Amino acid sequence: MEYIIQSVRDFRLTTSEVIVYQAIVCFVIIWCQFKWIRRNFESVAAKMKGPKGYPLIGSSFDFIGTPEQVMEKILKIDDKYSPGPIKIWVGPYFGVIVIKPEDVQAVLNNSKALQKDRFYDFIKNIFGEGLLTAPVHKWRKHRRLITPSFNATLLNQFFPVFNEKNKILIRNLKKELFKTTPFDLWDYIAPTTLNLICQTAMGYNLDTQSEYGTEFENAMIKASELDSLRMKTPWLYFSFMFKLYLKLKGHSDVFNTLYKLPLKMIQEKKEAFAQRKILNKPSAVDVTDNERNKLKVFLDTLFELNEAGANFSDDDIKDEVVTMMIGGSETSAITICFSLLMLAIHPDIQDKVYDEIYEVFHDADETITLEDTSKLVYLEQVLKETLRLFPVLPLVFRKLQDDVKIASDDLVLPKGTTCIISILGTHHFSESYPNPWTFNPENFNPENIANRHKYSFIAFSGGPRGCIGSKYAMMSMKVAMSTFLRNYSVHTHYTFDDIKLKIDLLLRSANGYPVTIQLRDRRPTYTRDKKL
Ligand code: HEM
Repeated sequence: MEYIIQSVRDFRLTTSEVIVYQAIVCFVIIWCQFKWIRRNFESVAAKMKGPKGYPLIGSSFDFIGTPEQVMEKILKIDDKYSPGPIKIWVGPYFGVIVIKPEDVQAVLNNSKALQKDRFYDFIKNIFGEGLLTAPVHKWRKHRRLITPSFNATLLNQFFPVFNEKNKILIRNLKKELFKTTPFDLWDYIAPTTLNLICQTAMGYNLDTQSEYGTEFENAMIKASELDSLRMKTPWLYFSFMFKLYLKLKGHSDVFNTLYKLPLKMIQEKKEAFAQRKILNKPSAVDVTDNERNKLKVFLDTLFELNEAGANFSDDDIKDEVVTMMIGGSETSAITICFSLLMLAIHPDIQDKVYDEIYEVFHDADETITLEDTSKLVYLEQVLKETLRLFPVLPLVFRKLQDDVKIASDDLVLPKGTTCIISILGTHHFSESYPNPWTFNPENFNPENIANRHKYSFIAFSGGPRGCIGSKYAMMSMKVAMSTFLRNYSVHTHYTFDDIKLKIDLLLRSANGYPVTIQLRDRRPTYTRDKKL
């Protein structure tokens, strides 16, 4: 006994030993706290399958690589664990990928799943706090005020602009006629959709200012690449590291350049709005030189709401304008390019689309009306099938503000979970679409739609925070596609398997949209063999 007491008395630790033991104790405390905080997540995770996650970094290593490699990895995970739900550790955070339409419906319609996940903070240097990224309290107020700008009656007024801008597209495309070398559709379609949204939503005519448009588009693509790189690279999560990276790589100006055009548009509209107020004139937009249509545009509505006390700050207005410009142009441009490429790869389907267009317009060059677009049923099937195969936004991230029950296994996803709705996975779920990687517009004929779950097609997301511009998008894309196909037939040497996908913030074709065009033979295809 005495020996033990003596040993305790003699027990001495060196300074370095004290430091080591203290570090171990600290580590154990932090580890226990970490495990305690995650206990709800870990117990749910134990019931699910998913890629291996390492402490703190989770599955981050799975998403390192070029945009093409990242896309391949996403597809592999969806494929391996479909139909989920799939657990995934996003860094130290618990994430669940949902794929099954029933699960998607349960999440998108839950009022506790409206908050965007922390990953959207990384794109606030582009979108600020516009509708897409806004926290729920701000989003509710703005969405309620902005939604009327997208009602069907107002959309109807945009048709003269849709027609006008697409006629310019047709004129521009003439220089590609009779060429055998393919060109990239993107070079023509992207400026058109940007021009459309600038005119219809902001009342701003880009035709005479195309250099601003080009600068904006280039900055937008670069900014998307940089933000998506940041999302995948944990050391760039810190603002100072990201700023340093931009500086070292010479990209410091990208975000300022991106804002040049929106700020210029806002300034000009603000002055015009003030001027109109003095003269007491209603808002109006030039559609053509000869024709003046009274057209209520989104940006005017924001100024008017402000007059009525809505309190949009200058930053709020800038954020909403940038959100509409990018949300409304890039998405439609990518979809139109993919759709035309699909028709070039599938000439029989192109013929069917053209025959429908002929039924509606015959060979006249009349302008297209809202009523006409409702008759282009097969064209709509083609657009939806393209969006199914290539959903522009393949993943949507929500942060659960409370426990949310999903349909699969009656699982309850705990508050704080990052819920990843895999639009891509849902669209390639073989129970909904038996040959998920085949282009088949019949997937969207009325009978097949009726036999499928409503949430098996979610290209525009769904629920209260779904896309505000889905009707606008479908109408404007129908006008673009039908105007294009009335004038040109589209061809390619590409096959479906040649298409490589990549993802920055949006899903795109990694090798562009290479096609050639020919003047359209305006006769319906079923009469062409006969002598007319
Ligand atoms: C093919 C075209 C389009 C597709 C596939 C598409 C898809 C989507 C998707 C999936 C979302 C949900 C994003 C998320 O939850 O993170 C969304 C939101 C949004 N979209 Fe679209 N979109 C398209 C066209 C448009 C157009 C033309 C506009 C505007 C004119 C627009 C404006 C918006 C806005 C403002 C939001 C945020 C809505 C909110 O959070 O309340 N989109 N879109």
